[in-house]
Amino acid sequence: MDKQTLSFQAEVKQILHLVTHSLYSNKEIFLRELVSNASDACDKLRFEALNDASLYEDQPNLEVRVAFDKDARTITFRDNGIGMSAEEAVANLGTIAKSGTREFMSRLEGDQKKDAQLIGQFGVGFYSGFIVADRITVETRRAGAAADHGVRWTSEGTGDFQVESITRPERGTSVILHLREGEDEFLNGWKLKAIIGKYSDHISLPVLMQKEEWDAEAQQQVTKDEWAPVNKAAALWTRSKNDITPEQYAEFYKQISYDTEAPLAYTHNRVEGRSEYTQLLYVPAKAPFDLWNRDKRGGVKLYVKRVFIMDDAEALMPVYLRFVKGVIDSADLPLNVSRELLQESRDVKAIREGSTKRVLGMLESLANSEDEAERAKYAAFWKDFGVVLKEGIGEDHANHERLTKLLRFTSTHADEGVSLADYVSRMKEGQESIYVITADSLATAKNSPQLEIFRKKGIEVLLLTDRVDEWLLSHLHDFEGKTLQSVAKGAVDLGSLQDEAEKKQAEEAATAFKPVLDRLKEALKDRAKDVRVTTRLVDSPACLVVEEGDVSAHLARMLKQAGQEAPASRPTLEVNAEHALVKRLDGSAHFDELANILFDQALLAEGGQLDDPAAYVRRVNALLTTTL
Ligand SMILES: Nc1ncnc2c1ncn2[C@@H]1O[C@H](COP(=O)(O)OP(=O)(O)OP(=O)(O)O)[C@@H](O)[C@H]1O
Repeated sequence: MDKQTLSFQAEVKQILHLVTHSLYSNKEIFLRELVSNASDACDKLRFEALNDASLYEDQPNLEVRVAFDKDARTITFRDNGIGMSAEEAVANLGTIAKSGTREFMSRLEGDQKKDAQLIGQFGVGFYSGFIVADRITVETRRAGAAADHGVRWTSEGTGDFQVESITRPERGTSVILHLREGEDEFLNGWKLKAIIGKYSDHISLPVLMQKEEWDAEAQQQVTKDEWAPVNKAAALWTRSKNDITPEQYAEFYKQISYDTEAPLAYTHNRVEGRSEYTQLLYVPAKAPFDLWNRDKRGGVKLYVKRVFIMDDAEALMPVYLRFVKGVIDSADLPLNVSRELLQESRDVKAIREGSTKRVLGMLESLANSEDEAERAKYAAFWKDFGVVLKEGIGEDHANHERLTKLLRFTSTHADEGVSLADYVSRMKEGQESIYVITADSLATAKNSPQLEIFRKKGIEVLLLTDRVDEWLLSHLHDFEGKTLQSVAKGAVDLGSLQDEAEKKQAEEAATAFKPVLDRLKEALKDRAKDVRVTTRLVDSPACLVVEEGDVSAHLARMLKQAGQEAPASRPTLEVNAEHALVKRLDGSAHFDELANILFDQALLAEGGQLDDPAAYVRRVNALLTTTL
C-alpha cells in the first residue's frame, strides 16, 4: 500500500482537541493508557491463540517494553500482542466505534474541569498520547500475517493521519511518541519507572524497561542493554489481600473504570466450593453520566484462569447493580465461553448470586456501620445510586428483604436518610401502616393537602418523588408486617389513631352535610367518581384521591408524559366540611361554579393540570367580581 492520507472521523477530532486542552493537568495518564492498550493487545493474542497456537510465532512470552530516547526525544511502547492489519489500524485509530460516543459528546459543556472528568469516565485511550506528543507513529503487524503486511500509521493529532505498508518482522505494535517541546520531564528513566510501576502493578504480564547505571566519568545515567520488569506482573486480584495496599486497590479501580476518583468501597474474595472464582468488586463514589441507561452494559470483566475473556459481562451482575466495576476470574468456565453461553451457565448463575450477595453485604456494612464516616459514605452512595438500587426491589426476589433495608427516603420528619426501620421505630401508638405519598417534586409532596391530618397528628409520611417510586410501590407492599399505604388512595382510615370524639364529630358533620353533598355529586358527576366528607383536611377545602387499586394520579400523569395511555379513572373528591369555602356552598347562587372551583383547586394542589384552565380562570373571576 502506498502512503495514503486519511481524515479523522469528526468525533475523533473533537476528542483530540479536548485531550490536548482539558487533560493537560493530569498528563501522565498517557502512560497508563498506552501500557494498558499494549497489555490488552497481549490478552487478545492469548485469547485468539487458544484456537490457533501458531499465532505465537517464535515468541511465546508476551511482554510490553517501554523505552525512551533522549536525543530523538521519543518514548516507545512496544508489545508483542495481537497487532493490527492496515484496515484495523485505520478503523481503530481513526474512528471511534463505541456506541454512546454521541451521547458522550452531547454532554460536554466546554467547562474544562467537568469535561476532563467526563473524558476520564469515557476513556480516551490511545489519543491521550497527544497530550504530550505532537506526532505519534504506530508501527504494527498483525499476528499471523506476513512480515511485509506491516503498517505504519502517523499523525500530528490534528485533522488527518497517514498510513503506509512496511515490512515488520516482529509481530505486535510499537507506539512512538514524539514529544512536544517542553515535555522533556518524561525523558527520565526514574520518573517513567515510578509512574509506570504505579499504573501497571496489577497487569499480569511483565512491563519491561532498560536498566540504567550511573556513569561517574560522564557524570550521568547511562542506559544498559538489559531489560528488567517495573511491575510485579501478577494480576492484582490473584494476589493475597494482605499484600495489596488500599492505594493499589484504588489504582486498579481507576484503571478499569476510567474514574478519576477513588472507589467508595470494594470487596475482594476467593470463593471456593461448588463454584470456584475470585471476585474483586468496586462501588464507585460517583454515578457515571449514563447510569440511568438500563441498556448500558455492566462494568465487570470476566477472566477465566487469568485469561481475559470479555469486558462488561452483563450476566455476572443483575441489571440493578450495573454500576459495580471489577473483575471476576473463574476457575470453572471454559475458555471459549461466549456471551450467549454465559446467560445459560449454572456456574455463572452461582457467580452472579454470590457476587450480588457480596455487593449487598458491602453496602450493608456501610449503612449499618458504627462509624459515622462510613454511614456518611452510604448516604453519599444513596444520593447517586439509590434510584438504581430501587429497581432491585422488583427484580431480585431472593434479596428483597435485604434490599428493603437498604432503602432510604425523605419524609415529613427528616429531609433524607430515613430507612423503613427508622420509620417503624417512630410509628405512633396504634399506627398500623407506613404512610407514603408520591409526587413529581418535594414541594408538591410536602404541601399536599392529603398530608394535613398527618401533620396535625404528628404522624410521619414518606415523601416519594423519584420517577421509579410508583414502580417501587407496586413491588413493595409491606415491611416487618406493616403495610405501605398511600395517603392519596382510598378513604384514610387512621384507625385507632383517631379518638372516639373525633370520629363522632366527623359522623355528625357528614350527616349534616348530606344535602350539600348530594348536590355536589350531581354538579361534578362528569368529573368525580364520588364526593365524600373527609377528616383528613385541616386547612384545605378539598383534595382528590383515587380508589385503592386504581392507578394513582401521579402515575397517570407520568404515563401521559411518556406518551403512554393511562387507564382512565375518575378520582374521588373529598371535602372538608369545616372549611369556610365549603360552608359557603350551602344556599349559594353560584353552586356549580364553586363546586367546579373546588375540584380544580384540588387538582392543582396535587400538581395536576387542568383540562380547561381558561374556564377555571373565568369561574374564579366571575366569583371574585360578584362577591367582593
Ligand atoms: N497496542 C495496540 N495493539 C493492538 N491494537 C491496539 C493497540 N492500541 C490500540 N489498539 C486498537 O485501537 C483501538 C482504540 O484504542 P483506544 O485506546 O483508543 O480505545 P480502547 O482501548 O478500545 O478503549 P479504552 O481505552 O476506552 O479501553 C483499540 O480498541 C484496539 O483495537
